[in-house]
Amino acid sequence: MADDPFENMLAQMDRAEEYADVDHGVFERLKHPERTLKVTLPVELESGEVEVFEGYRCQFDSARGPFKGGVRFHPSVSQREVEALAGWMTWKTALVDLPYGGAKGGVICEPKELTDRDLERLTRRYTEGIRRMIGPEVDVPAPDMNTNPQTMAWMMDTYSMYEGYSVPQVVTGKPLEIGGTPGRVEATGRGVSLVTERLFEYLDRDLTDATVAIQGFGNVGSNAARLLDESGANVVATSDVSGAAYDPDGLDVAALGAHVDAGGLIEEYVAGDLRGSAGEGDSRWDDPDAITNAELLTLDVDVLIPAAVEGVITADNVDDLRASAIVEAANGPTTVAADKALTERDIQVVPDILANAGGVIVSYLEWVQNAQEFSWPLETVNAELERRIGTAFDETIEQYDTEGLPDLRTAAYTLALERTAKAHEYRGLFP
Ligand SMILES: NC(=O)c1ccc[n+]([C@@H]2O[C@H](COP(=O)([O-])OP(=O)(O)OC[C@H]3O[C@@H](n4cnc5c(N)ncnc54)[C@H](O)[C@@H]3O)[C@@H](O)[C@H]2O)c1
Repeated sequence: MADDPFENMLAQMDRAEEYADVDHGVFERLKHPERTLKVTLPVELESGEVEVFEGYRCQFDSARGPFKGGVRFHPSVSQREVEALAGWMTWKTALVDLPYGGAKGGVICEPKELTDRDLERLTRRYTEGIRRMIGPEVDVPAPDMNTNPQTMAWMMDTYSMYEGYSVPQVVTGKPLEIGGTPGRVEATGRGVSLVTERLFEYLDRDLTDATVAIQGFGNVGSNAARLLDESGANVVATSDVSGAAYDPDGLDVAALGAHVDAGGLIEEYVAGDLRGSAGEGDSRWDDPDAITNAELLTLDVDVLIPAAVEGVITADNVDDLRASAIVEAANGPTTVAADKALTERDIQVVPDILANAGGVIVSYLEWVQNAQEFSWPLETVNAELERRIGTAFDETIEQYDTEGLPDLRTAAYTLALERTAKAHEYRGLFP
């Protein structure tokens, strides 16, 4: 990763301070996480070996409500990264006006090297480690990179075992059978697709046949690809850790999705080694070229969607970028230096705290349903997601246009910082 993500987040705040109506003292307070817990996690692996993992939970700010944020399993997890991600969650929940603060968790591990049993043990041990600081009204984890509904089920079960009764509201992103909501799995990708459509409307451009490159074909990237494909856009490139697939005529998103769902890598797809429903004997209509992740970022496309890790658009590659718009599905994909260069080049960037907010919006809807002990149909969830992310998009655009701000990120940050600062001012300083 190019830059320290926490420094990156602070620099984004500093860029917005000039325009935000926030008392400087409160602003300084907002730069510090409330607390971060570091936990040591010894786990006996299926191989019989004991491995000691390290995990974190950062609770950044709770002025607007309970802490909320995902849990990431990845080798690059660090305390600074978790704290940056918890800060971004705080600005995101404020921007989309959810009654939450921001948090994030992470465990340093390489999930590909762990068996399902190992992952279950690690998840349960991590949940035990942070159990005293989470809870339905305190801090509500959710999935992030390399964690999924099964991970949330293990977290919910571990927490519930200690409480002595079932506590579904302690996490969101659960399987439907234990209190999950329809629409959560694809919510972030759906939000990315919705804001891309809104951006094109705002720019008075046609999304039909617009070319799209998506870095990362996991939960967020694959769902965004499918939904953008359905709305007529032309997804020409996507990638995973193994490399990228590029077809200027458009990828067969459904065949690629089936291949990846069946456990296949993109480099195998490009090589023609299909799996899943698009397996041997099946066909696909594209014949993509193999390109690198770095090449994907500099393709001449209408929209670039980074949907993998942070810090991929940097001072080193920003001058080579040829996309005319960027929708940040990943958290923190653009460094501050690169961001300034994009603003100077008039390339519209929909910032992460808006573009990927669909996940936390539907997590909130899941939490509300759990509290009501009631469940909503998919149509209700999707309509509420569209209404909420659409409102946040319109408010960001209005702020950008009426306040004459340099870019959409500054507009989004001024709104989020002002809302969080107001909550602090009303609540006052304890004691
Ligand atoms: N899942 C959510 O609901 C959610 C919500 C908001 C934001 N996000 C953010 O979206 C991003 C992706 O999350 P996800 O849930 O889709 O994760 P995921 O684990 O499902 O998928 C990640 C994808 O990125 C690829 N990848 C990983 N490291 C890479 C690298 N160094 N270079 C290129 N590709 C790489 C993986 O192969 C995979 O295709 C993260 O930044 C996450 O914080 C996720």
